[in-house]
This record gives sequence, structure tokens and C-alpha cells, in this order.
Amino acid sequence: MTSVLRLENIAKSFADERGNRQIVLPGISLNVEAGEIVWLRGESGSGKSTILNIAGLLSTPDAGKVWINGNDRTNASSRTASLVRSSEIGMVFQSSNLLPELTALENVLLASRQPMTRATVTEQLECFGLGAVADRQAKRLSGGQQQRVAFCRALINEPLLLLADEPSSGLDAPNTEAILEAMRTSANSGCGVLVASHDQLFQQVAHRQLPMQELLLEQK
Ligand SMILES: Nc1ncnc2c1ncn2[C@@H]1O[C@H](COP(=O)(O)OP(=O)(O)OP(=O)(O)O)[C@@H](O)[C@H]1O
Repeated sequence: MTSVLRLENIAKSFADERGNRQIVLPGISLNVEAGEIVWLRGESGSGKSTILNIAGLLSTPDAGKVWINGNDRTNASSRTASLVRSSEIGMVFQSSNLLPELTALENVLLASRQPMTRATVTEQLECFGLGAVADRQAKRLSGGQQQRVAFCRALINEPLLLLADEPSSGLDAPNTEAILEAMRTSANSGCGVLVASHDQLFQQVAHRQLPMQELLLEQK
């Protein structure tokens, strides 16, 4: 088994409005293997996004280690973090974070590390049922279409690790099925997937569940 993500004794706290430290992660550990879909589930405010942001090198833990594909990235500089994200990690958030003025195709093309033809990107968009709207500006797409573009963008560089934070929020059944299928396909091709959500539907695709309650209790 190959670990694509290993978080070791991760601690993180934030200052509240009165300046008091609020401990969100008291020292949690988790592992995601290549080809595995892990569902991080828990109530709102339990720390799921905090974990994904640390795993995606968007935030630094106060203590603990972050291993991505066997490399210790805990203290990666912002330049290295950005390189690792573009070459090894795909990220999808609750809101699609597309560039609104650019088309669906341009949004995906912009993220690709290798020079890609418009035809190749269109093919990828077609896999998400987006062929007909490839040349439409992101701001003119529905929420579900935008989220599918975000998945397509996250997967365009064939990442080893996919991090998805509440990716189904506000989506209808066909759009939800499209993202579940994208997760299955990525995992089948060897990508490790960590999806954070309180939505039970991820039970359908997850190989393993990690309840936040248990993670927080299991700290060493
Ligand atoms: N940048 C920040 N500054 C201060 N507090 C923060 C910050 N980020 C997160 N928190 C706090 O950390 C706690 C966990 O937040 P987090 O967003 O990780 O939870 P979550 O489980 O993802 O919630 P949701 O399901 O609602 O997205 C919350 O109490 C939140 O207020």
C-alpha cells in the first residue's frame, strides 16, 4: 500500500474574537492510501475544513507532520506548497472558486501543467457532461455545472491526492451522481481521495469512514 496523505499528530488552534485560543485539532492522525476514498464526516465546526486546508498545504499546523506521497511537506515554503498542489494534489471546495469571466474550458486549461489542446480539455469536460457548455463563461453556468467544472479542473493533472470539502452542497441528484462517479473513477486510477462532508451520500463511494468524533478522541 502507498500512502498519499499522512497527517501525524496534527494540532491547530485559532484565536477567537476575545483573543482566547480555541483548540480545533488537538493532535489528530490519519492516513489515505492510493486508490482509497476516505470520508471524513462530522458536524459543522468539528474541524473538517481545517484538516483539508492543512492537507492541501493551504494552512500550517501548530504541531505535527504532513506527509504527501511520502514526502514531509510540513514546513514547505509557499512556493513549494504551490508546486506540490499543482503537481500532486487536486482540490475541490464547497464553492467552485472558478474564475467567473473565463469559460469552463479556460478555467480547466489554466490549471493544466502540461500544454493541452482545447480538444483534449473539451474531451475531459465531456466526461463530466459539460461538452455543450465548454465555451460558456463560468458565471453563466449553474451551481452544479460549476462544481463539475471544478472537479474537472482538480483532476486535469491526474493528481495522486484529491481533497474535496463539502463538494455536494446544494447539488441536485444528477450533479451529485456526476461527482461521485468522478471520485470512483479517480480512485480506480490510483488517486487517494479525502472527502469532508456531513452528507450521508458519501457512504455509497467511501472505502472507509473517519468520524471526526473518533479522530478527536484517538489523539495520542
Ligand atoms: N481562520 C480561522 N480563524 C478562526 N477560527 C477558525 C478559522 N478557521 C476555522 N476556525 C474555527 O475552527 C473550527 C472548525 O472549523 P472548520 O471550518 O474546520 O469546521 P468544519 O467541520 O469544516 O465545519 P463546516 O462543516 O461548517 O464547514 C470552527 O469553530 C471555526 O470557527
